[in-house]
Amino acid sequence: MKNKSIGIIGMGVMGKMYANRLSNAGWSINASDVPEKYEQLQKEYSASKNVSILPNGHLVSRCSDYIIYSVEAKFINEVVAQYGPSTKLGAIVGGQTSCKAPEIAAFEKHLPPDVHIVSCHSLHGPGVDPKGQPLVLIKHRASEESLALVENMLSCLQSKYVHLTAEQHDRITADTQAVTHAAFLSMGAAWKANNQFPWEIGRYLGGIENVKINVTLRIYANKWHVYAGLAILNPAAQKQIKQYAESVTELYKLMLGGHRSELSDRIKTAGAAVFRYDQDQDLLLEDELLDQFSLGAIPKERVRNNHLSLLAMVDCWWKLGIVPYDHMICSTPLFRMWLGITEYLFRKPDLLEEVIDTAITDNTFRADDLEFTFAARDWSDRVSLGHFDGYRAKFEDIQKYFAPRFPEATKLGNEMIKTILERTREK
Ligand SMILES: NC(=O)C1=CN([C@@H]2O[C@H](COP(=O)(O)OP(=O)(O)OC[C@H]3O[C@@H](n4cnc5c(N)ncnc54)[C@H](OP(=O)(O)O)[C@@H]3O)[C@@H](O)[C@H]2O)C=CC1
Ligand SMILES: O=C(O)C(=O)Cc1ccc(O)cc1
Repeated sequence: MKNKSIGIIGMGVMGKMYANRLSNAGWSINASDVPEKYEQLQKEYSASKNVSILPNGHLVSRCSDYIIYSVEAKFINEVVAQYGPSTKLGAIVGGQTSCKAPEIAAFEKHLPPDVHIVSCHSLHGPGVDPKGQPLVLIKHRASEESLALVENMLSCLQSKYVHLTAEQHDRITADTQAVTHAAFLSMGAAWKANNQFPWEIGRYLGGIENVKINVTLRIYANKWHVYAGLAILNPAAQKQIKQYAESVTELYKLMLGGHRSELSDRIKTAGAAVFRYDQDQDLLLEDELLDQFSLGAIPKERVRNNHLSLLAMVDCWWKLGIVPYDHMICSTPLFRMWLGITEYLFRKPDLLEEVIDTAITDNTFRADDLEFTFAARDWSDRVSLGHFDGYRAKFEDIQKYFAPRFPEATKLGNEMIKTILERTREK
């Protein structure tokens, strides 16, 4: 079987992760990136006997049996238009982009009819061990033999295959990824707007606050186009992000107006709709686990917070009829952590009461929540308008603000993800 070869077009962080792991498993890899990176890539892979760096995607396409496009989602149409017609007769083509509608449309438009299409999507970033993580496979236009060959090639990742259609993939990832990112992106925007580094402020340290900080920094340490692509190009994502912003705004108004019983009823109705399963089951995340991963010194006594971001998430799921546990088979590490901390709050009745009380009586959060509300709406507007440049400008501005802490936060975030993933189970 290993006389078959794998082509990778786009040797960024995901393309390299695939090239490294597949070549170590004995597959021969043909890879290319943009011409400016050719020499550097050749140097980088000069000692790797299974990886050939080629000058462009035409050369990769004409000699490989399974070709994976691992480029920015917003370029997928033009890159497939360029190299797709050079695909080897009878080969299989797939893509690693996070939103499948534009990718599949590009394949249908530009690939010769004899070419099979089996797409993929590893539901984790390049720094996470793929073992046991979901890997979506989409047999869009292919024989069983072609699917079996792709499964065989990718089996060295030791991920869990999830077979979906492109439409199912986009609907589920809108629920799991896009809206999760919107929440963390908004936290970062709000902290920056208030000129805060949350790890320097007592109320943002310990327990679920650690997850908020570490995940936010992890997202901002990544490339803007990953988040922009999966939000802007996925129509289902725009709807989710808009509902999240509306939930944030409406709950914030109830808090500002001091409408305790309306706020409490709404939160509890939403919680009852989302957290319906057996109450005896263990929580996804526990205190001792969460306290381990702090960027600052945890105060002796936990400081109250109204957790607007988490309340709004559950409100949003409720309004859209989403039960997040249904998506666990197709979840990313960040989604599991996000669900873990919302569950933590909603399944501790005393904590939920404290949060509602804080929301009504404690004015010290108003400024943070105001900026968080603006941020959620602004991200939603940028996504709905489909402005990649507007998205990029905001993302990179906030990225610059947090950049000095990225090395430390990434290290801590990796440890946190590793530990949490070992402990979290599927529901
Ligand atoms: N990062 C992540 O956590 C994950 C990302 N993904 C998806 O995987 C894809 C790749 O992402 P990622 O690796 O993070 O991004 P990177 O930006 O690291 O990699 C993309 C690479 O493709 C290159 N490229 C652009 N045009 C061409 C071309 N015509 N020919 C060859 N190469 C080209 C880019 O060059 P240049 O920089 O010059 O444009 C860049 O080196 C994206 O669609 C992303 O959404 C999926 C799962 C996880
Ligand atoms: O876990 C997350 O949500 C991430 O941020 C990493 C990521 C980004 C893009 C993908 O298509 C898949 C995973």
